[in-house]
Amino acid sequence: MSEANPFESLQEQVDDAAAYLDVDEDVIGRLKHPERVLELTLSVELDDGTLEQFRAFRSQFNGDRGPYKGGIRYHPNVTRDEVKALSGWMAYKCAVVDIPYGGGKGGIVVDPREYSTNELERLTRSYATELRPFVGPERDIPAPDVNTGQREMNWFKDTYETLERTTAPGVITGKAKSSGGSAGRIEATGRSVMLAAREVFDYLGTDIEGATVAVQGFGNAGSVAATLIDDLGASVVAVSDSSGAIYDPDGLDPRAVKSHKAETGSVSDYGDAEAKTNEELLTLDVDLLVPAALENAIDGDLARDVRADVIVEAANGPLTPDADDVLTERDVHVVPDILANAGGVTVSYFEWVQNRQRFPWTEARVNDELESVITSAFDELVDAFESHDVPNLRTAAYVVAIRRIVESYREGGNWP
Ligand SMILES: NC(=O)C1=CN([C@@H]2O[C@H](COP(=O)(O)OP(=O)(O)OC[C@H]3O[C@@H](n4cnc5c(N)ncnc54)[C@H](OP(=O)(O)O)[C@@H]3O)[C@@H](O)[C@H]2O)C=CC1
Ligand SMILES: O=C(O)CCC(=O)C(=O)O
Repeated sequence: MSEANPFESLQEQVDDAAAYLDVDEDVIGRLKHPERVLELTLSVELDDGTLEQFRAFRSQFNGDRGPYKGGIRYHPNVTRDEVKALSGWMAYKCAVVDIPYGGGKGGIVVDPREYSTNELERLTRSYATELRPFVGPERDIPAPDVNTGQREMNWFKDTYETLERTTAPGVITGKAKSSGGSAGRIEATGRSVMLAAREVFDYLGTDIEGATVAVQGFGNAGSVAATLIDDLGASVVAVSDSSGAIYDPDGLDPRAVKSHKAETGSVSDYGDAEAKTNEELLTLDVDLLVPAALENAIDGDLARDVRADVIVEAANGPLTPDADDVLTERDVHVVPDILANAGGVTVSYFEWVQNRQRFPWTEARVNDELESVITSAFDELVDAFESHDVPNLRTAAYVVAIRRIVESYREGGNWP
C-alpha cells in the first residue's frame, strides 16, 4: 500500500481536470481546499471508569451546491489530511451525479474493535454533541463510511434531536428504517458499483456475463458489489478483507462468503478457496477489478502488474495519481470513485428527501431512481471523455463536476 497523501492526490486530480477548463486559477485554488476543518478532542468514559481522549475531525469542503454531505469514518489511521481529501471527493461526487449537496467528511481516530458497544455509543454521542452547532438538515448531513453504519447513525440522530429538542431525521442519513432510514441505502453503494460496471462493459462492447471479477474489501461496499455483479452473471473469483484474500477460479458464491464472514469474522478459510494476499488479488488476471477497501491500494509500481482490463472504484481514492498515469498508458479503463460509488450518497439524498416529506418510498422506487441517476451520470461522463479529449474517465468526471460547482459559485454572484 502506498504512502501517498490523499489530500495531495485530490489536488492533483483537480489540477489535471482544470487544464481542460477555462476557469481562473484563483477559482480552481478555492476548489482545492476545504472551507473549514473542525478538529476535536473527545473525552469518553470507558467501561472501567477511566477517561480516554480521541482525536476527531469534520471537514466541510465546499457548500456552493447545497449542504455539506458525507460519511463518518472510524479507523485507527484516520488523519486530518485523509478527512480533507474524503470531503473533497464528496463535493466532486455530489456534483458529478448532480445532487444538490456540497461535500463534507468526518472521522474519529479509533479502532472500534477494541471498544465495547457502550463505549462506542458514548464516543458517537460525544462526537454528535460537539458537532451539533455545525451540522443540521440544511447545513451538514453526515452518513456512514468505514466501520460505521445504521447503529452509529441512529445514535447520532438521537443525540442531535435530544439536544435540539426537536425531531430532525434529515440531520443524518444511513439510519435504520425504523429511525427514518431509506429502503435500499445499505445496498446503494454496491448497487452503483454494479451499475457502473454494467455501463462501462456495455460502453466497451464487452459482455459482463461470464466476466471474471476480483473484489478487494468485503464490507458494505465490497460485499454488496460482489453479490450484485455476480447476479449479472459475472464470476467473482476472488474477494478479500483485512485478513487476506480467497480465490477460486471456478467462482465464489458471494452470499455464502458473506455468511461465512458473519460467522467467523473474516473471509479466510472459506470452503476450498485458495488463500492469497491482498496484493496478489489486485494483480490477478481478471476482466474486472473492484477495489472496495481504503485509499492508496494501488500505486504506480503495483499498477504495472495489474492484469485487469477494467477497474471500477468502490473505495474512495484506491488509486494514487501515479497509478492512474500507468493505467491510462496501459489502456486499462478506470471508472472513478466519484461516479462508481456515488450510489451511497445518492440514496442518502433520497433518504433526506423522504425525511423532509415524511413519506417513505418503496425499495423499487429507490432502486429505479438510483439507476436513472447513475446511468445518466455515466452517459455525461462518456460525453465529456469523448468531447474534451481528456486522457481518462477520472479527468472527465472532474471536468463535469468542476464545471457544475463553478457555475453555482458564479450564479451566486461571487465571481464575475
Ligand atoms: N459505506 C458507504 O456508503 C460508502 C463507502 N465508500 C467507500 O467504500 C470503501 C469501503 O467502505 P465500507 O464498505 O463502507 O466500509 P466497511 O467498514 O463496511 O468495510 C471495509 C472493508 O475493507 C476491508 N479492509 C480494510 N483494510 C483492508 C486492506 N488493507 N485490505 C483489504 N481489505 C481491507 C475491511 O476488512 P475487515 O472486514 O476485515 O475489517 C472491510 O471488509 C471506503 O473507501 C469508503 O469510503 C464509498 C461510498 C459510500
Ligand atoms: O451517504 C453519504 O452521504 C456519503 C457516503 C460517503 O461517505 C461516500 O460516498 O464516501
